[in-house]
Amino acid sequence: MTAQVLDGKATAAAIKAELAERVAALTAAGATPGLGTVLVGEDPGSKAYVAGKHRDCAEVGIASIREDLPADASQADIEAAIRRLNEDPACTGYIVQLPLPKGIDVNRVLELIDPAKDADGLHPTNLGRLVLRVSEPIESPLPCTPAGIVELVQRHGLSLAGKDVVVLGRGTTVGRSIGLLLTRKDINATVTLTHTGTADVAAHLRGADVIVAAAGVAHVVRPEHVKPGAIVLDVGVSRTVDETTGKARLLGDVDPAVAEVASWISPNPGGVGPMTRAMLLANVVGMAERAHG
Ligand SMILES: Nc1nc2c(c(=O)[nH]1)N[C@@H](CN(C=O)c1ccc(C(=O)N[C@@H](CCC(=O)O)C(=O)O)cc1)CN2
Repeated sequence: MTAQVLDGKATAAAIKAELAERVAALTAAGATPGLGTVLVGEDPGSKAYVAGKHRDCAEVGIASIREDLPADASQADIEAAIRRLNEDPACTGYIVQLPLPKGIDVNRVLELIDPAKDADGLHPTNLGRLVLRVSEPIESPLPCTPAGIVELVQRHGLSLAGKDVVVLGRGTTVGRSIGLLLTRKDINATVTLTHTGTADVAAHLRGADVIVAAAGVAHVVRPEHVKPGAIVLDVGVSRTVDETTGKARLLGDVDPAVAEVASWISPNPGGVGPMTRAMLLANVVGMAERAHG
């Protein structure tokens, strides 16, 4: 068996085209949405992701606001940037690019974001709404990668209802929150979160109908871990340098040989990453529409 591809690049392009129409309507009504970003330091991955977010904004007509701070920015410097964006009427929503440099209290930073401007859906108020609302529609922003995974799967005609989903990794942007989304009644999956303290990760993976690999460990999910016919979403990224060419290389959490066992697989790059960016734009557009009534 060779798995079919969950094409995040094409799906994100279709979503961005839909969003561009909604942004045009907002702009015609004098309510152009604006996305802000807070980037601290020079991490090449974070810089590339933030640049990509602003490229996406330009593509769909969303205004861009940047707060770029040096690597030695203090907690107070970052909090001042947060306050500026909270108060900026041109900023519909914004994100703080993660990870932040060592020594910064990331939870304190996330908690200072105005929940009404939390474009990443990572503020405790918005995560709390996801906890409380198991079947009611959710108007608040959703965490972008989990929302992108749901959208990617559904737009390929697949359902997660009744499926056993095993998530690898308990990070802030994916692992901690994805179960809240996938166990809502409109999605109805059963979710197991595995992490570095799990006794037998491989046993969980082998039983999974769906694997969400978000550990950030290159090729950690191998064919022998995957049940034939499973759906595999490759989220984690490791940056390495190719020893022969000297060029930077991105490696996902999933060994490419898994494609011989799975029924569907998201490539990495080209899978969940572009969907994360598309869902960020969707959050901002949704926030602008709600604010505009
Ligand atoms: N505040 C946040 N920080 C981080 C998040 C997040 O959702 N919010 N997630 C990741 C990084 N991330 C978004 O910020 C992100 C990761 C990957 C991609 C992406 O499009 N990747 C491309 C490849 C890009 C490349 O060549 O470098 C792909 O998969 O095709 C977008 C966004 C951690 N931080």
